Amino acid sequence: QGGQQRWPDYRGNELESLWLEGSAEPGWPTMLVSARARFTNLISGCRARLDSESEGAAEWIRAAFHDMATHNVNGDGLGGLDRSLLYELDRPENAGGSLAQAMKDLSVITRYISGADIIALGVVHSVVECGGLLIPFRGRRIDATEAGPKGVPEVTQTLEEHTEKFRKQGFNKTEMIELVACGHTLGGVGANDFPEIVSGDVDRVSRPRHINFDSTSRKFDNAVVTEYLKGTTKNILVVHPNATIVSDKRIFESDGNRTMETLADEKIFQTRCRDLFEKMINTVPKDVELTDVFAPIKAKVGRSYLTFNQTMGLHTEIRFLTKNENRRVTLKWEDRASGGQVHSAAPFDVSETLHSATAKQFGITPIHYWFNPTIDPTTSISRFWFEVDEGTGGQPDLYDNGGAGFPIAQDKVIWARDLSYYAPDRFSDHWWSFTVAIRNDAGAISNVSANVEVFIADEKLNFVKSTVALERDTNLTTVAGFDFYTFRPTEKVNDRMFFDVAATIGGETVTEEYLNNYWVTVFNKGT
Ligand code: HEM
Repeated sequence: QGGQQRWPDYRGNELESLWLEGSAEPGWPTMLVSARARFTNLISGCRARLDSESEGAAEWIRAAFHDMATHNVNGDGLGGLDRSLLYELDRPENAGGSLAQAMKDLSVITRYISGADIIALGVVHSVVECGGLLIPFRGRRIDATEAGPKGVPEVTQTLEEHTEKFRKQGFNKTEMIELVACGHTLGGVGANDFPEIVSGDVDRVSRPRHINFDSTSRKFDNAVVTEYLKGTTKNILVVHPNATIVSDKRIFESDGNRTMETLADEKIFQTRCRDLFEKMINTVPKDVELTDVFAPIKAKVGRSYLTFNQTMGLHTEIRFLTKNENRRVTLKWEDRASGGQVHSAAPFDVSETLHSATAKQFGITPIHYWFNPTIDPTTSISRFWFEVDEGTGGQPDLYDNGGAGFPIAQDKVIWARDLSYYAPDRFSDHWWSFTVAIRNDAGAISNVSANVEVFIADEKLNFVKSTVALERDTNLTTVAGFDFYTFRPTEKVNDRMFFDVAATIGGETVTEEYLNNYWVTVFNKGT
């Protein structure tokens, strides 16, 4: 990634935003994009879940460990952080409902972002939200499509079994102690998931009992180590009266407490946890090639596409990393038809990304400038760029994709975003309607169809793909040489979906790619 934007690179761009801002589509001021898309809200400030005493951050770190734990360094190199946990939840080694919940939280996948990358990001965000160091992040993990081998350690196993399991995952004896201490600084053991370890409390059915590993369970710190060394620990995996269950004790004291004594230095604890968690999230199947370490992109142009309502429009945005009251951002674009005439527009909205612990680590505040200018459909648009005056008196900066401008590949198939709508109504499973405008003066129009990917939020936590034909929408009369076509997804859409639209126009196939229901702004039409 290297702090440079590649264009268009949906995968790299979305992942950078998810890493830096906690959302692949940060900031767009519509209802759908708010809480659900910003998955880091769930762990903001290392908070506990509303319905239990457990923290999302702890559950996410545990989920990452359980997902990674199937790696086998000297077998076929398979397993590792690959989201195979999704298919392994019914194994005893993955006991408890909290891993299933974590997998739900960590499923903000898009067409281009894998669930495994999000699980890795879950660790990065959890540690910084809870006060630890920023773990360097690399992307491009690949999701498994089925269960992997077994490999997660269980409390009742012996030290030798544990040592062997960690060795297979790629961690030596010292690293095993460190990784367990780092993992067990947040959260604890719950009566819900492990009734054989923590007895339930009938008075607290709605908030089941949870015994934390240390007295600062919502802080990523070394209290788990110091309390163990002082003998004041309440860590149930150290002090449980049943000697088979005290797996943390067996591991912590396995080298005569040497490693634990080293970790009693908070600085060392933090750097070792950062390094070992980095190793954990980068333990991937051997064919996966990770990217370079991410750095914030200085000026980043977001998803850009033409829109059509009564006329043509351009949806685009540019993000900077610092606030500057004096900054003036101007969108410029060039005619397609009249050979180079330039137009300009000011942003209609400016939005900051608040509460990103990752951005805070860099001392930056991502800030988005949003544009949706009207474009004359007769002269249209070929490319756009941004001029930015920081108010310092010098020449404005130019963000123009290395001189070429950001190209508009085609202007014949355009999403009529503001004619598309969401209409929750109890009589219909298909609440969404999508309309597309197609230029009718470039030849006969046929084969108008959409590739649709609907995210199934309940059990599957993956996309279901289908192809749908679009019908000419005769309720909408032709505007400025554009006819309207409409489709409704065949799957029930109660979460995100992505789609491409293709049409044959005058014998040529024209495609508009990667549109998204987040951006639909019209609700309740026709109910
Ligand atoms: C021998 C190795 C390990 C054993 C036997 C073990 C066992 C357990 C058990 C029984 C729980 C309680 C889970 C619940 O109540 O839902 C737990 C929680 C947890 N474990 Fe481990 N663990 C081990 C290693 C690790 C490692 C290496 C990590 C991370 C790097 C980790 C991270 C966590 C976290 C964060 C929690 C708290 C979850 C919560 O509060 O919801 N564990 N562990």
